[in-house]
Amino acid sequence: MMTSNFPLPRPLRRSLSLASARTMRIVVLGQSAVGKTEMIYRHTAAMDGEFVHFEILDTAGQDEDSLQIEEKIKWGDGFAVVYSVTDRCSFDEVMRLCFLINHIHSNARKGTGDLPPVVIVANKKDLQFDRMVSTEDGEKLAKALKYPCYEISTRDSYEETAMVFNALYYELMKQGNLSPGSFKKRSVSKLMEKIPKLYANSTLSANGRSLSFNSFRDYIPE
Ligand SMILES: Nc1nc2c(ncn2[C@@H]2O[C@H](COP(=O)(O)OP(=O)(O)OP(=O)(O)O)[C@@H](O)[C@H]2O)c(=O)[nH]1
Repeated sequence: MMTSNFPLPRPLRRSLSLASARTMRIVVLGQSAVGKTEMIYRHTAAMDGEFVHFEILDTAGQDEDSLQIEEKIKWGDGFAVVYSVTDRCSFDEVMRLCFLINHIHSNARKGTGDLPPVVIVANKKDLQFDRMVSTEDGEKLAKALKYPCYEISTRDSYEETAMVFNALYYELMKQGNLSPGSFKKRSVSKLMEKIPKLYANSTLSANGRSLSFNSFRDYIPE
């Protein structure tokens, strides 16, 4: 089901400890130019009364070889498969990427255990006049694959992007074997050290644009 009003995390309780925060690794996949880079940063949110660090890793469209993509897929706990509503080819690629994720993880887990959570992200919904993939087509595909789908604009809304990550966390929790208390605690991956951490009120000037994070003031630590 296409959904756009997933509940935002509750305001941060000051007593929460960042040191004991859990980490969820998310890999963003999709064809070139669908907007993956716009989703990349480190994000910390208060989820169900506990801090969760999200480490978010991009894949580089067509420029990456299959071994690199496989390594990244193995690394991830959850996956955002992105297409652009203005690009039919990127939509056609979604199914292949979902199968690839499941194939790699079922091999790694030798057929045991749950497959990792995946959400489908229909990006660039602000470009209504250039639209080539309807909301209904997105919903049909998501239903067939049994994954949640979010139609967003990374350009217009940081909150919508954050919802995607939060949804993946809840999907992981739903699998049952990872209660909030037992979630893996990890140090920050080497892979992530190059990725900047964005703080409340900070701005990002990539692509010559500035994004304001004021609305997340209460969720991101000093
Ligand atoms: N209008 C609009 N443009 C967007 C949106 N998201 C990304 N873009 C633009 O789309 C172009 C491609 O975005 P990227 O983030 O570089 O795409 P990518 O998927 O990382 O591409 P590769 O690095 O080639 O894999 C850029 O010019 C972005 O500014 C959006 O939600 N709306």
